[in-house]
Amino acid sequence: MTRRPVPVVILAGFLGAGKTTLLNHVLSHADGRRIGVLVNDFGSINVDALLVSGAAGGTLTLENGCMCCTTDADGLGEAVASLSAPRAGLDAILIEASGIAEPSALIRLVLAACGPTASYGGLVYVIDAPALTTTLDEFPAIAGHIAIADLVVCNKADLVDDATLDRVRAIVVEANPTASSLIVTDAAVDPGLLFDEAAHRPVDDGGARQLSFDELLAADHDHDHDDHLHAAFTSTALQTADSVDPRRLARFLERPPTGAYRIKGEVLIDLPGHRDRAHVIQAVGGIVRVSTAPWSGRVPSTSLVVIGAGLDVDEADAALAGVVGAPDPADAHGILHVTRYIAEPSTRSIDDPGSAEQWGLQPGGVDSDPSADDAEGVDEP
Ligand SMILES: Nc1nc2c(ncn2[C@@H]2O[C@H](COP(=O)(O)OP(=O)(O)OP(=O)(O)O)[C@@H](O)[C@H]2O)c(=O)[nH]1
Repeated sequence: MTRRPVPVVILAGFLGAGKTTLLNHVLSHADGRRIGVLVNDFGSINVDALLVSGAAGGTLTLENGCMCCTTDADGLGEAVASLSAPRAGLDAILIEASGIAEPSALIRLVLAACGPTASYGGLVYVIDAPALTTTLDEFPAIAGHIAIADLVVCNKADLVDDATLDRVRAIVVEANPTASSLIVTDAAVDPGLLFDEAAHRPVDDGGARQLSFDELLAADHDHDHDDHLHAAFTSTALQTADSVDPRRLARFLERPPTGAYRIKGEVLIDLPGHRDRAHVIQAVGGIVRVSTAPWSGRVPSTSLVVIGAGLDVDEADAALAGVVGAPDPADAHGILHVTRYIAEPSTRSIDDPGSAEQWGLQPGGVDSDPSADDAEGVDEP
């Protein structure tokens, strides 16, 4: 029997929209499907790859910066070939793009990278619902990204009211009247929408998109990179074996350096009860979230990436260096400045969206004293 080519689905979306969250949801609800993952991050440390777990074919990382700026698809071709080879036994491949990747360039690359064992399986575009209007004001090119998606996932419904959701829906329909779209919290998307639909999606179907494959393929490969989000974005990173000081880390997250939009990574907090797990730091558009994860055989250390448009890199580097330091064991309340941001992922549906406060997501200023919080409520589970 001839083996059907393995669908390669691209997962794109602006910085911090919820791509890794979607990936992890899909992997943990794979329902017997064996899924391989390719991750391409923008910062010099591939934080997303650290945060993806459970891919059947392991998680391959595509280094050397944002994939859509790559002029040759060799690295991608090799990765797709090895994941789609019959011996890998995978049912699908998911590529998580960086938050500033140009989806049309990614589609071209994936089409070029798919040999006989793989086929392009569509573009899933994740939207940060609370941030959509401001992001579009600043980066109108995002409307063009939505326009070529096969599935638009409007995420973070828990953080917006009904009127905002209606606006988000209207923007999506205007940009892409033909794509399926979903409104979700915690990127809870049925994997069947990604893969089973992908298996039935005709590869040469230009009609399903506003921008057809022919147009994509015909587009000039030497396209003007100034149109890309990249032109506006820079990133910088801190990597050290040292611990961070929780008070200084919280201050950094709450008052990020000029131009910072996305901060992510994992840190070592060298305090009893905290050093045994990585503290995973996520800040996007001013909202801070912290979770903990096992070090999984890695040497405990600190890796933080800052990404932003108009980022003042010197200021960001100095601010990053400023968070490093041994915590004061006598400062009993210092850790609360970080653990107050720990919140369990939601199991709420969009009919019961809850509020940012209920999520513990308020980016409370450093001037407020977290030690006044209910310590049992905010400390690690
Ligand atoms: N409140 C809320 N937060 C969410 C939701 N989905 C994701 N997040 C949080 O948003 C932050 C960014 O999520 P990621 O999944 O890392 O986003 P991403 O698109 O992979 O980010 P980049 O790869 O950096 O562009 C994390 O703190 C997530 O926990 C949601 O539905 N509601």
